[in-house]
Amino acid sequence: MSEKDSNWRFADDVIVESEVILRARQQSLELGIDPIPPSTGAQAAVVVAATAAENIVEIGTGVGVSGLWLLTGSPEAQLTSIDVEVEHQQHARAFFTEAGAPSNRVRLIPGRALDVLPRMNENSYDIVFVDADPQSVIEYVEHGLRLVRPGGTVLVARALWRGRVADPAARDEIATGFRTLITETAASGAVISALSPAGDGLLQITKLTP
Ligand SMILES: C[S@@+](CC[C@H](N)C(=O)[O-])C[C@H]1O[C@@H](n2cnc3c(N)ncnc32)[C@H](O)[C@@H]1O
Repeated sequence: MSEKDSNWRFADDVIVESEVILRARQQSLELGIDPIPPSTGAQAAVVVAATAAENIVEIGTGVGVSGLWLLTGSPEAQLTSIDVEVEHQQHARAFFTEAGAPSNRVRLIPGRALDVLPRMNENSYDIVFVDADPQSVIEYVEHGLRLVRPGGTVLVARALWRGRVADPAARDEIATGFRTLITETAASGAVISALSPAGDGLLQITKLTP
């Protein structure tokens, strides 16, 4: 194993997940859903805690692993989570309840994210976490930047997409989309961004201007 691979493995292995997150992770894998790795979850929770986030949007509920991590950073926050699969959200609801997050603080919206997001209020959220279908990631970030307040942050999971984003020979739609997103946000004066290689990459984009 290379030095970098062992660093990556250590960054995931060193994190101790709660019993509920471990069970949600197991359930995700049984349903064929890929949950965010522990290092991504912990990093997202730190951003949530550092910004004292009160209102969070998640695109891609899955069975709740990422939502549980987001609420770890700010247990009193309001989480609004969107997923096209009702069955995923039913499992997620059970895990949120088990974790002590009441239903009035976790709003699960079933539907295609691109149908739901335009109906949400701009400048109203502290964090938008993106982890749904990667083909639409640029549109999700555009919506996310509209929804967060100035100083709010859009977090994009899997931004290194299975190692393909860093491979200049990879020209598929998903790799190209993430690459474009990373370079354009780095060059934009309207945001400040950083790409963490933890997990499969976490792109953090903080909105500077209204
Ligand atoms: C990788 S999984 C999310 C995993 C979750 N974030 C976690 O860490 O546990 C992606 C999720 O996005 C949902 N999804 C896919 N396309 C979507 C769409 N167009 N709108 C909303 N959700 C979508 C899938 O049903 C799936 O639950």
